[in-house]
Amino acid sequence: MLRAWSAQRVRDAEATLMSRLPEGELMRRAAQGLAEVCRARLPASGGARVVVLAGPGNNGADALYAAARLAQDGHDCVALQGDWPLAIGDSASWSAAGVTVLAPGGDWAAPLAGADLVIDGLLGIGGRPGLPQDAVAWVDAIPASAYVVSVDLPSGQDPAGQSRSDTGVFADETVTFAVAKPVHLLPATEAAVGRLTVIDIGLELDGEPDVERLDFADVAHLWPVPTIADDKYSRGVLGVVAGGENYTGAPVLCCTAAVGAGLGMLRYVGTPAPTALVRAAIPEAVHGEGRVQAWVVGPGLDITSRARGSKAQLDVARSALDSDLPVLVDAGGLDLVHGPRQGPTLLTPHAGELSRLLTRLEGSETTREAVEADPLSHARRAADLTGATVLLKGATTLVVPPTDWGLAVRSQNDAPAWLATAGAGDVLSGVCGALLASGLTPLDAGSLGALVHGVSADLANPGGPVRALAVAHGIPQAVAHLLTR
Ligand SMILES: NC(=O)C1=CN([C@@H]2O[C@H](COP(=O)(O)OP(=O)(O)OC[C@H]3O[C@@H](n4cnc5c(N)ncnc54)[C@H](OP(=O)(O)O)[C@@H]3O)[C@@H](O)[C@H]2O)[C@@H](O)CC1
Ligand SMILES: Nc1ncnc2c1ncn2[C@@H]1O[C@H](COP(=O)(O)OP(=O)(O)O)[C@@H](O)[C@H]1O
Ligand SMILES: [K+]
Repeated sequence: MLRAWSAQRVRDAEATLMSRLPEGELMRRAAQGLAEVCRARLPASGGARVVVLAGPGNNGADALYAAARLAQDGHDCVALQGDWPLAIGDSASWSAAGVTVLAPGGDWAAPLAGADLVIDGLLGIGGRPGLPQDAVAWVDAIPASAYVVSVDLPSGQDPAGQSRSDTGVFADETVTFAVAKPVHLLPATEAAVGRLTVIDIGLELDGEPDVERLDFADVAHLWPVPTIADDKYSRGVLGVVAGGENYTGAPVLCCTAAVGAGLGMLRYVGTPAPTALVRAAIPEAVHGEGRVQAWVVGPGLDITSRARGSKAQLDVARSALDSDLPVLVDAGGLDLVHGPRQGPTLLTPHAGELSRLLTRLEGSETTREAVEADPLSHARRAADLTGATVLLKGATTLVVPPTDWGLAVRSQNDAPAWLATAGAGDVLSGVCGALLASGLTPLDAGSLGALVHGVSADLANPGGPVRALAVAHGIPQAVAHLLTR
């Protein structure tokens, strides 16, 4: 599990450790680790051009100390200083350490154009979103051929990872210290981070982190592997209320994925057309209502439909939502959520569905664009209003429990962009529903389901396009792959 702590909690832990260490020791460790990473990306023979974007704070100092080490290897190190004093040293002292500091207003364009490696030390965890004025032009002018290493975080991005900034650095690699920070894992900022390298500086953080990411090794700990004592009922029965006369494919995708995830049994509740398709495609499914351990309500469900069978199906959807059983609510089912939930609930909207849900619950308009600009706050709002765990789908999938539970947010990024295809969400609902039926919490079911869903998309056709049905068919192999690796 990758864990991230907020800038404030890192600062607090740092203050305690620093009081026991010689002055400057933490920065020395940080700069050494940073230099080692840069060294591994540069020719050992020396002679490369390294350009430091030196900001006003300790982030800039880390970068300058690392550059001084690279200068000792024979690299040509230049630092750009803007209209601010450096946190440590001046141009004379850095020059003595082998780093040429270009004063504010100097000719920075030529050295930057020739950079092999750029060390972005503009802003770290003390940064506010956006760049210092002088640095905007530098960042624009970073040559595409240069390898960009950001110190601690890509400058300009929000350290808390909540809001997206269009003027920040996009790094090839980010070298962070002690632990990951939310900026590295959350959807608004993650794309700017590149490869993430965490350097041990002897700083430990404890307690519940702010953000977590399941990795492949976590699957074996969490996945409900059956034992010799199990039967189909003890493994979990899932009820699926999905589809209608207009949307017949969604239940096929959802149910295929759910049985593929290793359910004990699946009960399907639909209208005539999708029922015929589910009968043909998923012979394992049992039709009609019955005892279940969890429900999936909503894929392809149109609650306004007057078609044959719709009323009876809607009655089952409503009674599932009124029960104390765990429920996953997706797509059309979200229109049935009007306020706080009683039983364990996982809501699985995409950004558009979340904006509509919030608009209805709060009685004032939230746009899709607003959700996309700050996914975490909006998912959290929906979780707090409903008491449900909210899984917000996207390139990075967030799983957010209500704030007062005091749990970390999960953020999964396991899927290729090829997964952005119609029906992929229906597959996800089936996988997560199966996990709910086997007894996992909404938080574990959502994050583990998102991980397996992404891996299945990748394995279905590595490097190429995938259709949702292939992702559903690939779930059993993806689970086996993750459990036996
Ligand atoms: N904690 C640790 O464990 C360790 C931390 N270490 C390192 O320290 C770094 C944190 O250093 P830091 O506190 O000096 O903050 P940092 O981000 O360099 O600069 C803040 C300065 O920038 C300014 N400023 C901010 N936003 C701005 C904006 N948008 N536009 C313009 N200006 C802006 C801000 O101005 P002010 O807010 O005062 O107006 C202030 O002057 C951390 O990331 C890591 O690299 C390691 O060495 C050891 C272990
Ligand atoms: N750019 C992307 N990269 C990876 N996965 C994505 C991307 N965009 C969307 N996804 C995933 O694809 C699925 C789409 O779900 P959804 O929008 O509900 O589609 P549908 O309703 O058509 O099934 C979600 O699991 C989402 O996380
Ligand atoms: K930085």
